Amino acid sequence: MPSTLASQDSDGPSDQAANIANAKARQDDFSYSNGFVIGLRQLWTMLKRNTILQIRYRRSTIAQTLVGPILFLFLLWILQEADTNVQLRSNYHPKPWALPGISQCQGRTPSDPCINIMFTPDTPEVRQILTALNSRNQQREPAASLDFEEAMTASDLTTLPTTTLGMVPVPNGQFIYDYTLQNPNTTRFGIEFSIVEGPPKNFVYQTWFNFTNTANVTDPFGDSMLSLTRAVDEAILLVTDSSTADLSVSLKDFPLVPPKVANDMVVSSLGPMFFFCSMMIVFICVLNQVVTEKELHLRHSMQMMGLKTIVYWASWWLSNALLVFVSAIVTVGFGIAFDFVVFTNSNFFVMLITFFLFGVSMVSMAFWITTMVKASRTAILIGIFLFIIGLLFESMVFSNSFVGYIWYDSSTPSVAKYCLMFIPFFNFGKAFLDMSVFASGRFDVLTETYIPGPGFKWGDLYNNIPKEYTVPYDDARTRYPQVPAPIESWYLMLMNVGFFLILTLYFDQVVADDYGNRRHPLFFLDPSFYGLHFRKKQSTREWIKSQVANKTTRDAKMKKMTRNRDDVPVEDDDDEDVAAERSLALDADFETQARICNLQKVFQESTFKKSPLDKIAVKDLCLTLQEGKLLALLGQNGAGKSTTMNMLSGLTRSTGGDALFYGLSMNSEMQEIRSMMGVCPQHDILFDDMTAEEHIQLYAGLKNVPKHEIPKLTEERLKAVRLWKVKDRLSHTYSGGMKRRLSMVISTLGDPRIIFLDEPTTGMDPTNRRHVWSFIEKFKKGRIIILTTHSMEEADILGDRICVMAHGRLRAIGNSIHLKNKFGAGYRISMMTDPANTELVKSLIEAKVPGCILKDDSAGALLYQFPPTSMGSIPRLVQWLEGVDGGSGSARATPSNRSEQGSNANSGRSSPFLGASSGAEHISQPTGVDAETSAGKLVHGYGISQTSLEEVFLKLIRDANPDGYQGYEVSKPAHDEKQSSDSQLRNRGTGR
Ligand SMILES: Nc1ncnc2c1ncn2[C@@H]1O[C@H](COP(=O)(O)OP(=O)(O)OP(=O)(O)O)[C@@H](O)[C@H]1O
Repeated sequence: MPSTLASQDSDGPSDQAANIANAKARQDDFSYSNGFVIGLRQLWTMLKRNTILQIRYRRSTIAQTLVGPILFLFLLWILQEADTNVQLRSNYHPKPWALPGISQCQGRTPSDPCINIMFTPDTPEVRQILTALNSRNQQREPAASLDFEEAMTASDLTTLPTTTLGMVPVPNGQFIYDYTLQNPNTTRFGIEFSIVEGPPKNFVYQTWFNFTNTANVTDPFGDSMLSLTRAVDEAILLVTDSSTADLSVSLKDFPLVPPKVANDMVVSSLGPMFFFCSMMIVFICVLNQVVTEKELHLRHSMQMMGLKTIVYWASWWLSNALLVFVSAIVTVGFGIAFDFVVFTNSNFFVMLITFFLFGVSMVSMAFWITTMVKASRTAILIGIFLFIIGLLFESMVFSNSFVGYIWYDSSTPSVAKYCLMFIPFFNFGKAFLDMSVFASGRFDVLTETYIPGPGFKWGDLYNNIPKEYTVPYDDARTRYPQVPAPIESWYLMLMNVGFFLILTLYFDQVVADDYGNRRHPLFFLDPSFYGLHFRKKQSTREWIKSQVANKTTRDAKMKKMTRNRDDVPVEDDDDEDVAAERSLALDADFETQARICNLQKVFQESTFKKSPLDKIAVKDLCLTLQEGKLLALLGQNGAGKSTTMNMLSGLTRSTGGDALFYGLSMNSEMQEIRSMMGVCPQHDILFDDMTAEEHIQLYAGLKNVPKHEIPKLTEERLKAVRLWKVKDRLSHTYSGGMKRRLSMVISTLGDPRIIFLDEPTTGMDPTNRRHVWSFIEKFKKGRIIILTTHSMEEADILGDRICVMAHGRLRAIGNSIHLKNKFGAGYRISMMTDPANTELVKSLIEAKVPGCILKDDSAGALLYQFPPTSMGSIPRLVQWLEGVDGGSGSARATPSNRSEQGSNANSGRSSPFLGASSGAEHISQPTGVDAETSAGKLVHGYGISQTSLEEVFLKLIRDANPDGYQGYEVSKPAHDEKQSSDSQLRNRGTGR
């Protein structure tokens, strides 16, 4: 694989091909050869992650799948039971006064067959009494014969009489109870005799009447009950000797029929509302989960590591669909367990699918809402608001079937119907209503009775709802068109799923994210969105040309905008190194693996209007980047480092310019670049409830690292940053430094070729920092690494090239030595002498090193600064200091202690001072040095240090802020440390 773009930069035939081949080869290194396969791998990885999180957030998962459904079913059951007790007295026996004529049997309708009298026991004596009763009771039932019928058996309990029956012997009183319970309104009277032989012979009997609905009305059965008992009494007296007989009678109601035998009123009418509430738990959890992930930038982090947008949504959708499925099973299962007729009398799978479709349509709607919300609190508030609205809607619309079906009234405006189609809970309410009218039954206005439903079978999905089920009044039925078949509610819920998912994907692109990224509203018309690139790929030369042309246009526009305005700052000219770097970046013949050209980011104050005073975070940045070379970006807070990193990593869109990585354009081929990229963002983006090992597995999966390599990779990387021992601990238990190390390691997964490290060692202790440094140092081979830091030591040690940014512009570039030499103040020497010799020493030093500046003179402690111009004299001075006995306490700088001093001294890389002092040819021999003026006599000790990178940095920042130095807090402690080391030296020397 070519390591440079040398051959590509000619406009020759190999130009573009080599570029692409290079990029392709890079991608193939990571097995990113097939987008679809990668997508599937990512989906699997994300599903595993979601499952881990759902297990860790078990309270929310249990609430969604178990507690919610069971709680609301239980509440329904309580209401149902309460309602049963109320309903017991009123509903289930007929109200005969509402009928055209009272039937002889008080049957279901006047013409329905029924049983006139049930009696027990079937003995000759009882039959004798009843025969007498019949003979004396003819006038009550002129139309019916009260003949004895065939005895009923227990198996007859469940059957309705098919013909009108006279007097039916039954096995016992319990039979009368059970039969009338199972078959309400089929029996007029029951009589149970219990004859105790005398004397006196005791005739005890109990009569059963249908006494329901007698509370507040004139009881039409009171008379017949009295006439029956009188007739029975007379019949007994007829068949026995009245002087030796005792009669006692007790009266009883037929058993009160529990409403569920006929109807499930509460569940039918309140079901849509309660199941909506249960589903809202899922809805609000989804809102919270997805928005929190966005708010904490977890999603961005995964996207920067190559996660595809479609995979992200698909994984959440599938995970939630699974939860919804479990929730649907629990709902239907417990609905059956609670013995709700709508559940027990409907096809199990119809119920299950209906609840599942309702759940996934609500989840899809929640997804759509998450695309418009940035804060999880707002998301929850929106969820609660929708909850209240939905609750009101469901309670109003589905409180009874008539209102529920009113939407099919021809007088309901079509627009209302079409709007309702897009509300998942309306479609669910309709489906549930359809099932309950079939399963539970309906109220018949004519007879004022509830008619049990036939049950909801699979086939009923396809049939239109019978009109008598939907509208109780005949006249209204004519106004209603046919109510659609229940299956239509399924179709509508499926449509809702598709509709909201499409909206989700669309809004996700066009609504600006936290970084201000958004696509054009018509982005889907651009073929490149679908990965189709019809335009010829530009060669590097063409690409550079277009960048230059764009900048010219941009500058012209800016000039026009700022004409006649003196409040717009005028930019300084580039430093010569910066200018040279710009030329290199714009030179197509220069070989490099990556280049940044005229990169710009403007944060607009107003979304709609550009202003010359908009915040320019990065301005016309030009850089070249090479493999194996780490570029350290330095800059004060707000200099534009993170914005630069964010643009290069695709987190933020640039507002001008572009970057080319291995021939791939940052603006148009970011997805491909991401496959070769690793990012350690400024703030740790970790899943609180995942362990270090799970993080590595997640990101390695997203990066398509071969499965078998992941365990070894995990061990190796976690050991390298000393996290192996805590690999099983959840990340929220880590210290700041541990989190940083984990973030760092994540950025190196998938063997990335380009790595962005944004302040990777912030918050780490010195030992771990050094571990991370050596890890980066080893890892940078063959990779492009850009690192931002506020640690000068870090930049000095790691940076092969160091850039200093201020106000979004590049101010200086070069290696550490170059910058120190160019911008540094030279060297400092501190020495100790007797106060009496101070003046002599001063004159000697000033003679040896012309131009040196005395910075401090107190009690024999001298501090001199030698500007870069006096570099040549320093060896002579050192010779003088070293040529004689340096005296006790000599504090010579050595490579080792210099490197330990960090930014306070040379880094130990290749100090020009050391080079000079070790090269004999540069050292002038001391001349005219006599014993009186030898350093051994005069100087007790000395220390020497080169200008630190920090001083260079401070100088550059000061220069970039001519109106006043803007505080740079990080520098302070290091500076103080330096001063204290100088004073320590003085103290040692003087013994004070
Ligand atoms: N989303 C934004 N909207 C408006 N201005 C922004 C936005 N993000 C950054 N800026 C501004 O852009 C400038 C550069 O910010 P950036 O975060 O890149 O600085 P930095 O060099 O990374 O600082 P630090 O060292 O503090 O991380 C700052 O003035 C900042 O206020």
